[in-house]
Amino acid sequence: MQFNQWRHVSNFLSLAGLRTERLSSLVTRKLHGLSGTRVVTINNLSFNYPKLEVLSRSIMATAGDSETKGFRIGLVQMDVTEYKNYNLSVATSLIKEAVAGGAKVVALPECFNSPYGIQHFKEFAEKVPGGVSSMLMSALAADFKVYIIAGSVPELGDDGKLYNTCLIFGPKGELLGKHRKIHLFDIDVPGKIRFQESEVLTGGNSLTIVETEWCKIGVGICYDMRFPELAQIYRQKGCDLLVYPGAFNMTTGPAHWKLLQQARALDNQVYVATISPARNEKAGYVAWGHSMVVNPWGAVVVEAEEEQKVVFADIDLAYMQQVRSQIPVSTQKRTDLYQLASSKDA
Ligand SMILES: NC(=O)CC(=O)C(=O)O
Repeated sequence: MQFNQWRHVSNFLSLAGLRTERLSSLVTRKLHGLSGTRVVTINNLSFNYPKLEVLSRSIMATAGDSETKGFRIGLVQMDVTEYKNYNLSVATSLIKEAVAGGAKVVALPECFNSPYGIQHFKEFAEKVPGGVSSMLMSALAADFKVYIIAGSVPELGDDGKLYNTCLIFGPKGELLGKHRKIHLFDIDVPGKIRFQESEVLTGGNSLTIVETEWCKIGVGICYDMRFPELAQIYRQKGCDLLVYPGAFNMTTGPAHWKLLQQARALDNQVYVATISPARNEKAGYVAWGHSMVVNPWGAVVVEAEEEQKVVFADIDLAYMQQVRSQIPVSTQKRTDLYQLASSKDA
């Protein structure tokens, strides 16, 4: 990574240390008590940024832990503009807000650093990991000691191809998984919307499951959610939460966004979380918004509207087990009549 990129990362992190206006009063008081900086070294490069450990600890105390069989997820529905640095600073600020609200897992939208549109992907593409957005997410995960499911960014692969890629970081800032959107969004609804990701992007070739101390999480990006087999395989492989950063639009959003999540959640008796960019009516592609979490019963636990907002849900694994034992479809499958198999390991 270039020195300039590190300077950017450092600047964003400083911003995280200074912006307190959105935080709860408890956390704000803690922040005011902070002083000094610490040196962080990632990949043999060092930079300074404000100490945030006190903030992290105070939040840890109020959030769920592994003994309570659950944790809080924060969905960052953010405004995405044509300015990458601005997008990264908004993401930084809202991740901090999510942590302040007790989230142990924070998830961002599809294309959080870039406008969603095939004309933008090349310009905004970066190495993943290695680019400024990945490094920033890793540093924030480490500092706040949370998992970050970093929506997606346009990735410039080592093969020179472009991908739509989500990175998942653990609480030490370690890279846990990298999901390249498997199913490219190629649709044509006459008079409404035509979108052909495959004109510039290449599809990924792997499933992505990451392990946390609470449960396994299966990751897909947006259009991936339309393919029930992927969700079923994730469930077969032990996932309890499926996370889909996504950017549905004003045609497919009202028609399918919630329905698909409820279907994936109910069929598989898992939690499903989706994270959209906030709606911007002036953008070339207008995102639907409505980031949400659906529970294993198929009920919506939380749903944002269209504007920028962090929303939270408690992932209750004991409740999930109750649903599974009350309606035990997973043990009632007629595998003598049908079976679903993945052709590749996650
Ligand atoms: N943007 C997508 O990948 C998918 C989408 O908008 C849809 O399926 O509808």
